Amino acid sequence: MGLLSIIRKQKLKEHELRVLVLGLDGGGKTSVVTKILHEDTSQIAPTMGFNISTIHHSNFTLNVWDIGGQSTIRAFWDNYFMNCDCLVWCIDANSLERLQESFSEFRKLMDEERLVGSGLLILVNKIDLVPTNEIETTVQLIRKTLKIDEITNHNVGILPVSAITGKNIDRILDWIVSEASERLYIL
Ligand SMILES: Nc1nc2c(ncn2[C@@H]2O[C@H](COP(=O)(O)OP(=O)(O)OP(=O)(O)O)[C@@H](O)[C@H]2O)c(=O)[nH]1
Ligand SMILES: [Mg+2]
Repeated sequence: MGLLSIIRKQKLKEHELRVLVLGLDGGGKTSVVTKILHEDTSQIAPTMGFNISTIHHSNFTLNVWDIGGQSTIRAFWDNYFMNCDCLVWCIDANSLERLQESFSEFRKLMDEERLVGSGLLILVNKIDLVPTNEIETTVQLIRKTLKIDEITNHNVGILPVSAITGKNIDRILDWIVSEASERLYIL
C-alpha cells in the first residue's frame, strides 16, 4: 500500500474528507457550494482566491475547497491537490462554447499524480438553462468531450445540477460520501 493510500485510509477512518471544487470561472462552483449550505445564491461574486466550507454529512466531515477559476488563478490550483479525496469539476451547461477550454484544463488534472485515486464528480451545472429535451444530449456531449469513458484513475460520476433551482444538489454530498466509503471498503 502506498503512502497516499495509507493517508487516505487514515482520514476515512476519521471520517474526514477533503473535497476540491474546480472548473472554469463563472461555471457556478461557489453558487453550488452555497446552495449545498442552504444559503442565498443571489449575490455571489467571482472568487479571487478560495473559500473553504466545513460540511457534516452522513457521519463524515467534508472540508470543501472552492477555488477561483479565472485563468490567472488556475496557476495556483496545484497548491490544493495534496490529499484530495474527491475532485468536483464544474461545467457551465449554458456555455458549451467554452467546453474545449474546460477540457484542456481538465486534462491537466487527469495527468496529475497527486489526484490519482480520488473520486471525480463532474457537475453539469446551470441545467435550468438547458431545455428539458436537450439535457440528455448535453450530458452526452460533455461525456464525449471530456473523454470520460477513457478515465481509469478515478471513480467517475456525472450529475446535471442547478445551483439556482437546487436540482440534484442534495445528490452531490451523497455521491462524494458513498464513493469514498466504497473506496475505504476495498482498500
Ligand atoms: N441560471 C443559473 N445560473 C447560475 C447557476 N450557477 C451559477 N449561476 C450564475 O453564474 C454566475 C457565476 O457563478 P459563480 O458561482 O460565481 O461561479 P464560479 O465558478 O464560482 O466562478 P469563479 O469564482 O470566478 O471561478 C453567477 O452569476 C451565478 O448566479 C445555475 O445553476 N443556474
Ligand atoms: Mg467562485
